[in-house]
Amino acid sequence: MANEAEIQAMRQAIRLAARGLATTLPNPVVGCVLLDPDGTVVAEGWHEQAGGPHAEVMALRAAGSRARGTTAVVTLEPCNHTGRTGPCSEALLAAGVQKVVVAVPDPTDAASGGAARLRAAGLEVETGVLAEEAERGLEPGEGNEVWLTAVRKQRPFVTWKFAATLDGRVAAQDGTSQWITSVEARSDVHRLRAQVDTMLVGVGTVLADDPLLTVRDADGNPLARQPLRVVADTHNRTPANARIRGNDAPTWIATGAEVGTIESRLRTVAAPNAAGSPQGSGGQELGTSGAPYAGGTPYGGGRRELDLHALMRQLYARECRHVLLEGGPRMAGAMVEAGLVDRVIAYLAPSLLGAGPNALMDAGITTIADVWRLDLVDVRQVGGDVRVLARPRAR
Ligand SMILES: Nc1nc(O)c(N)c(N[C@@H]2O[C@H](COP(=O)(O)O)[C@@H](O)[C@H]2O)n1
Repeated sequence: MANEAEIQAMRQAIRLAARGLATTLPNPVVGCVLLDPDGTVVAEGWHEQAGGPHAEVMALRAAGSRARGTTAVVTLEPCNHTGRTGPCSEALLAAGVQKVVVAVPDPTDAASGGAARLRAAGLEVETGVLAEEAERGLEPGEGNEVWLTAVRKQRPFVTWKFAATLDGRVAAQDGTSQWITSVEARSDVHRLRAQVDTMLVGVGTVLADDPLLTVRDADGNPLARQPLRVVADTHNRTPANARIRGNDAPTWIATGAEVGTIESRLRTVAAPNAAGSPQGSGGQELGTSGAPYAGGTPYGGGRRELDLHALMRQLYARECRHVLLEGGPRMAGAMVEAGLVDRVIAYLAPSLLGAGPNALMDAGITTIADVWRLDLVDVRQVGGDVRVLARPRAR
C-alpha cells in the first residue's frame, strides 16, 4: 500500500508530467518525484522532449548523491530498454533508490519490464497508484491518455474538434463560417493544436475554407514546432495553390496511393431535410464531386475511398501519436463511423443559424438505438463560448 506521502508525491508527479504535453510526442508525458524515508521531497523531474532524458533521470540528476535510499514515485513504469536514451531501471539501481512507486505499467514491448527488473534486484515496487489520474490527468485532458491509447491501439489518438452554433451548424447556408466562435475560443484551439503532432481534414474543408492549419501564438506568429497536416483526398482535388500546401508546415495529401483505398457499397439515405444536408438529393446522398457517395467507414467522393484504418496505421508508423481532426462534417462522420474518434472537443457559440451544414454528417447512424453516446469530461466557458470535452463510450 502506498502511504500518504507517496500518494501526494504521485499527484505532484502527474502535475509535472503535464508540463511536457506540448513537447514530448511521440513519447509519453512522465513525471517523477524522489522522496526520502520521511516522505520529504528530495527532487523532481519530468520528461521534456523525445530524445531527451526521461523523467526519472531528470529527478536523479537533480538529487545527485541524495538519491540514495529514496523512493522514486513515477507516473509510468521505468523503461527497461536502450532507445534514444538508456534504461531508467538501471539508472534507478545505480543511484541506490530503495523503492519505486508506479502509476501505469509501460504497455510497449520494447520498453516494459522495468518493474520486474527492479523487483529482481530486490527493490520494493508498487504499481497502479493513482493509475486513473495519471492516465486521464488531474485536469481534463492533461494525463498520459493520448500516448497510452495510441500505443495500446497501435494508431494515433484522435481528437475531433469542431466549432458550431447552438443549433449545431458549422457554416451558414452560403458556406461562410468565419468566425462562429470568439477570439478566446480560437486561441484555445491553438493551444490544442500545439499539443498534437498531426492535423487531419477532408479535401472538402480545403476547398471550402482554404485553411492554413498551422499552430500560431497569440500574435498570429507560427510556432517553431508544427504538426503534420494531412488532407484526405482520394481524387487529388487539393488545388496547387491551396494554403495548406505552403511551406509553413509539413503536408501530406493522402490520395490513397500510399495508404490504399477501399471500395464501398453505395448507401442510400432517407430524403434529408434540405437545411441539414446540403448535398442531399432525392433520398440519395451525393459525394462532393456530385458522384454517388458510397457511405460507410471510408471517406471521399465516389466509390473509391481512403481506407481510414490504413491511414491511421501509416500515421502511427510515421510516429504520429495525436491526430486533431478539424473537419469537415463528412470526414468527421466517416471517422466516427470507423470508430476512430477518442475525444470530442466542441466549441459552442451562443448563436443560431437555422440553416447550413451540421458539425457531423453521415456517421452511419440511422436509428436512435444506435445513437453515439459520450461521457462529459469537462464543460467550461471560454470567452463568450462554451467548450465541451467528451469521451465516447465503448460501443
Ligand atoms: N518511465 C519513463 N519515463 C520517461 O520519462 C519516459 N520518456 C519513458 N518512455 C518510455 O521509453 C520509450 C522512449 O524511450 P527513448 O526516449 O527513445 O529513450 C517510450 O516509448 C516509453 O516506453 N518512460
